[in-house]
This record gives sequence, structure tokens and C-alpha cells, in this order.
Amino acid sequence: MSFSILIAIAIFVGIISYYLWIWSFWIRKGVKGPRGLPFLGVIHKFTNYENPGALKFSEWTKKYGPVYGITEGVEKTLVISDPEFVHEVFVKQFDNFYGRKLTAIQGDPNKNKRVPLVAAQGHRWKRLRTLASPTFSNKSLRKIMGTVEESVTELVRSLEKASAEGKTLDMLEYYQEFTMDIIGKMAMGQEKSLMFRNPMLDKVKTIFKEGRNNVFMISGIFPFVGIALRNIFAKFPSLQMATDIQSILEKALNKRLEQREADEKAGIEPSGEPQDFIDLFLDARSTVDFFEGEAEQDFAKSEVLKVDKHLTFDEIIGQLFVFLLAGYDTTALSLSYSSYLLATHPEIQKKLQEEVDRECPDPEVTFDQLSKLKYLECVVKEALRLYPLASLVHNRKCLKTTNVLGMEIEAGTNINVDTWSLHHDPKVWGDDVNEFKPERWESGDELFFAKGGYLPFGMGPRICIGMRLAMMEMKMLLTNILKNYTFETTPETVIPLKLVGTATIAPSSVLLKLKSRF
Ligand code: HEM
Repeated sequence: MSFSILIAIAIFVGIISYYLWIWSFWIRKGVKGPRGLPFLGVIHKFTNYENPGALKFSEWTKKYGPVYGITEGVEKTLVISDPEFVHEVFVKQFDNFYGRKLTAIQGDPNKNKRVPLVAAQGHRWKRLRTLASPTFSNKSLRKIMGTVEESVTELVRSLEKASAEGKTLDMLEYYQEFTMDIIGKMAMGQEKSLMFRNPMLDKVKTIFKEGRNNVFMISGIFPFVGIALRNIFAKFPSLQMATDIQSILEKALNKRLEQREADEKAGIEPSGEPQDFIDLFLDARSTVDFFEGEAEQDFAKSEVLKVDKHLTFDEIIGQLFVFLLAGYDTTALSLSYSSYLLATHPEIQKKLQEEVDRECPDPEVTFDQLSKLKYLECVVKEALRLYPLASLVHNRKCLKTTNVLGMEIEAGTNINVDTWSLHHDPKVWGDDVNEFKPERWESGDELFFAKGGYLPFGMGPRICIGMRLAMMEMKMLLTNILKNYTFETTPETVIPLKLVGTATIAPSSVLLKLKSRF
């Protein structure tokens, strides 16, 4: 046998052993869980749009309990639905779990110049988070209220027209138009409402529909293929939807920079009022350069990345892109679930309308009135408890080997919360766990947070940064609809909802009628 054949056999055996070693990781640790197939683990269970992967977790939790292990290609993941464990990982031991589960196609978070907040790690994340946080302060939200109001008016007008014609409406589609309109104006430099004629909507919908597709799966099994595909996509942008959207963002950002330069040359003073996220990011400044406890070496030595107190062009594009994706889908889904639950619980809807009529008696709803709508807040929180639509993002990567509640977790292991099981756990929520009962929130929510039992927006320092914007959009729109209309089911309404999705969990449709209250 020639030497080269021996080498080939050795490489082949080496590769097979490596994959078997990873696949048997939890078996060797004595941690139970679904084993799936060698090489794949259970990664192939997360690509079927008709059968959402996040719901698979719940099936396995029933079988294996609140802590079990899976492998997904080369990744090792511990799936948890024990509130104390969740709290330990997301809050108490954040310093050991400050990364997220990523695959090679998403790029190296420490090298990618456009790393979005959602993927960034360590000091890079800390800096981006500090720079982006003021965007969602009460002061900033108040400033962008006008943008939200404009889209609310536009949507209510369309609903008015469609309901006058007695149509059954797929509320999900209306809400997608609404959130895309807002995020288009906030993140893409879109100057006016493009509702029902926004060319971006289909592109963004495709990203969600195909979020965890075969490319994602291959990248999870063969990281080197993921890296190669990433490079190919970068060279041939037309092959990838995401790059296409990024080039639109680049145009919007360049246009704003040119406009600022022209204003400066003409001696026009900046108004000081940010129009949108682009302005907010361009003006953002931070005093935080490094993540506490981390040495500067890897960041400072890098050729590509420079420590700066303001965001670079590439960083802004990365953040606009993730805000666009994160802000569009999640909020539309939350609105859809809330509307469905109100339509199927008329007594709760009536109580909510009474609150809306009492707190917002004038035709125009103001920013300050929104904070008085306590029952509405309970309704949305309860809808998100029953339908934690973003549960696949409830994950962390362990970056320092540690011990959690007596279990050793090695660096490199991912933690994924099975939020559907957690949010439907009678031990946390009581025997009425499956009921839609907004009243459970009336006594305050600290208890559930402290227990680690409720995380629709995540938990700890990496909790969703856009949570307050999402709440503002939802409250503003629902208030304006409920002032004039009542959601009603029709024979076409799918009850219970059929759930689909890959990256997030969506209802297949939310077919409702809007009955005029007057
Ligand atoms: C109802 C609507 C929303 C839901 C349910 C939701 C849910 C989530 C969840 C579960 C996470 C992960 C948190 C964690 O790991 O602890 C997250 C992170 C994030 N969300 Fe949201 N989100 C919503 C709206 C928004 C909006 C409107 C934006 C921006 C415009 C946004 C931007 C982000 C970003 C940038 C992150 C990453 C934060 C970080 O890693 O520091 N989200 N979101």
C-alpha cells in the first residue's frame, strides 16, 4: 500500500473519529437526550418550516426531563427548562456565558467587521450594546413616536377599508406590513410609508422562512464549508438575500453621510434631533472600550478591528441589518398572537376595551397614555408567555468551563432554553398554566423573572434591546384598533393555531374579522 493511501486512510479515520467523538459527547458524560444520527446529531430536526424545531425541544423535554443534551453537527448543546438553571446561566454566571450559539456561516464574531449585536461576544458585544442602548431610551422612543404613529394611522386606514367590505383579514399579513413600514423608516432611510407596496417585505419574509435551511445545516455539520460559503456569498452578493439587503442599507447610510457633509459645507447646523436609527448610530458615543475582566490583547492586536468610541461604517450596517430583522418579525408575531387570543376570549377583550376607553378618551393616543394601559401590558405579557415566539434565540455559549448547580459545563458548550416547556410548566405558573389569563400579571412580574421562569425577551445583560420599542409599537397599534373595533373569529379562523417556522415560531395565519364598535 502506498504511503499516500495510508495518509488518506488515516485522515478518513481521523475525521470519522472526530465526528463520532462529538456525537457521543453526552453519552460519555452520562447526560441523556435524543441522539439523532452520527455527524448530524439532531440538526436536521431544525430545518422543517412546517414542524418548528423549537417545539421539538418540548417533545424531548417530556421524554428526557428539564436538562438534557443534544448534538447539532459539531455543536454540543444542553437544553434546559429548569428555572433555577436558566437564571444561573443567563444572570448569575453571565461572565461565563456571554456568547451565543453560532455556526460558521455567521462568521467569526471576533473578526467579522459587521458583527451584529446579536452575534457579538465579549468586549465587542459590550461596546456595541453600550453604543446602541441609548437608541431605546425613553427619550429616544418619545422622539420616534411620530414615525410609529404615522404607520399606525396608515394601517388603521387599511383595516377600516377592508373591514367595511366585510372581509376576513389575515392579521399576520397586516401586522407584517406595519412592522416592516416602521423598521423601514427607522433603519433603511425610507422616507415615507410604503405600506402594501414595500418591495423589501418579500425579501425579508424569505429570510425568515428559510432562516434555518439546508445551507445552515451544512454549515453546522461542516464548518469549513460554512466558511467557504460565506466567502462565496461575499463575492457574489446576488446569491444571498441578506447581502442584497445590506447593500440597500449601505446606500441609505452613504446618502445620510453625504447629506451631513453637504449640510456642514453649507454651514447648516444639525438640528440635534435624530430622525431614525441611522442618525442615532452615527451620533452614538461610548466610554466603554473593553469588556471588564478581558485583556485588551486580542481586540487591540487585530488589524481589522479598531477600538473607537463611535461606531464604524461597517458596525452601523451590521446593527441596522439586525435591527431590521429582529424588529420586523417578532413584533408582527406578538401582535398576531395577542389579536388571536383577544378574539378567542371576548370577555378579556371587553375588559381591555374598557381600559382603553377610560385611559385614552381622545381620538389621539399619546406616549404618556401608553404607560397607563396596565391591563394591555398584562395581555401582551400573557400572549408572549403562551407563545414565546423567539425561543430558539434563548441560547448562550459557555466561554469559560464552569459548574452550574453541580453540573460541569465545558467551554464551547451551548445552552438552549426550551422556553415553550418553561412557559407551560405548572410548577412555575400553577394548574391554570394553559389558560390565557392576563390577570396573573396584575400583581407584578418580578417573581417570575427572579425565578428564571419567564423569558420572551430573553434574560440578563443580553435581554432584547428592542423590547421597549416593541412594546410601544404593540400598545400604540392595539389601542388604536380596539378603540374602534372588536376582533372576532370567523369559521375560517384556525383554532387552535397551526404553528410553523424555523428561526421564529409563527401562526400559519390569523384570520379574523374586525367588527366596528360604533
Ligand atoms: C415582541 C418583539 C420582540 C421579541 C419577542 C424579541 C425577542 C428577543 C429575544 C428572545 C432576544 C434574545 C435575548 C437573550 O438572549 O437574552 C432578543 C435579542 C435582541 N433583540 Fe429582540 N425581540 C423583539 C423585538 C425587537 C426589536 C423591535 C428590536 C430592534 C429594533 C430587537 C432587537 C434585538 C437585538 C439587537 C437583540 C440582541 C441583543 C444582544 O445580544 O445584546 N428586538 N430579542
